[in-house]
Amino acid sequence: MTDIIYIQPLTAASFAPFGDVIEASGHPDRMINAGMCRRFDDCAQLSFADGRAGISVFDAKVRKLPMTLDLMERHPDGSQAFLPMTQNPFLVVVAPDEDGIPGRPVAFETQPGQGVNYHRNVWHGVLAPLYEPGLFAVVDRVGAGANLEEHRFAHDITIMK
Ligand SMILES: NC(=O)N[C@@H](O)C(=O)O
Ligand code: NI
Repeated sequence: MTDIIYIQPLTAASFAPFGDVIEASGHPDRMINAGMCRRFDDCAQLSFADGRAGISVFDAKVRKLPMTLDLMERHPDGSQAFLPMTQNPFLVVVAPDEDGIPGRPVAFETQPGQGVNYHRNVWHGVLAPLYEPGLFAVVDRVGAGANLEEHRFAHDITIMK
């Protein structure tokens, strides 16, 4: 039996239980640079245990839809933010924790320019670009230890539009 998860548009409200949507939307907090720049302050709750924040660049292969979700992961010691370096939408899959394993996943497609920050220890699918190039700046924990917990599903889960 295949479990089907339908993709929904990403909104800050729908994603709030899992993390933050990072985007330039609504009223900026400040105009800076002599009025030449809208600044949107402090868009995400970063959290790192026994380590520090690092910025990495991910060049990820595109995923085709429908996509089989067989693995979810979480990072007990840190949040993880994905900031696209393009205007391409990407797939975001998260799930509530249910006694130490993921509950029913929720799938979103970002709007162009949106990034996400997974809060610490939130179950998520690994990075899944939908269009080339899959280039992202990633802000996550640099420190000792694996900071990784994985869960492989015993049944088929299909993510589709
Ligand atoms: N492994 C790694 O750095 N990336 C994953 O955590 C991911 O969420 O894509
Ligand atoms: Ni991750």
